[in-house]
Amino acid sequence: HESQAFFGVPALTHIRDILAQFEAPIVSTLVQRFALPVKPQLYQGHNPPLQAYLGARELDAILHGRYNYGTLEYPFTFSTIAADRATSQNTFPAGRFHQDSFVGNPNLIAFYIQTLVPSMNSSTTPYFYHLSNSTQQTVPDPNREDGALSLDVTLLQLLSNRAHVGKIVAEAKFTGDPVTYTKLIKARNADSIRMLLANTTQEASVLAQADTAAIQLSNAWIASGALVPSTFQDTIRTAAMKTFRNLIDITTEIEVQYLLERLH
Ligand SMILES: O=C(O)C(=O)C[C@]1(C(=O)O)C=C[C@@H](O)C=C1
Repeated sequence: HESQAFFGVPALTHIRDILAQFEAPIVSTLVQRFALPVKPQLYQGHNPPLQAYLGARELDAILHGRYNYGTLEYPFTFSTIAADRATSQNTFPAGRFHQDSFVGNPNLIAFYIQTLVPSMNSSTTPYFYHLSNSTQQTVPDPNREDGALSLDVTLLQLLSNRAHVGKIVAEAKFTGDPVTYTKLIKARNADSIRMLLANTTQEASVLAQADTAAIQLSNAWIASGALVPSTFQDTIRTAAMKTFRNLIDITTEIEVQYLLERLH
């Protein structure tokens, strides 16, 4: 593991621009996914087909270095984290990324399967067309559900990368007030750390931007002739709101956990 690389984090205003870059791709993928039917069996059970599909895709991603140190991408089906430890050679001064052991992906998967998947429509007409009718089977075969599962994976990876940018949000905030944060970290005071991190004005702006993206991108589908139900835009706006509300909460949790391990 290449933790000997030293990564300085950008300023908070720059990181918020980085976070904003995720909104259109996330909502755009949400629109694509919601335009396909849902087969609940792909997401049910102890080891659902989605999990197996993710595992195969992530094995490939590991080989491509997608989860290397400092990428802020973390797999759902493998544990790859070696947490940093301060040494006399590297004391991790404020402003330097410090890898902690927390991954928010279990929270994301739970939200995806328990909240987002049930709000997808099973009677939507699929836009993939197979002469074999393989997209219309009643019993799904994950090998034939590549279209839907592939969008699930893309969406989960975007959500995950966005949430783990929380690690550098936390470092930027730590750098802004090391004395206060150090005191709270030493006291293991997670609640006060969470309160100090929260910025409701910023949250409102993230949610408003996500709603704008939901309106614009669903409009674009309708205006370009997609055969979607008249409820499509409302469905997308509701899904986008739930998604970003949850994403902010998971991002915040990743920030809190990062800080709790910051002095290791
Ligand atoms: O921008 C920040 O200050 C963040 O901590 C990020 C974020 C977000 O997820 O967008 C999370 C928590 C804050 O309450 C506001 C926004």
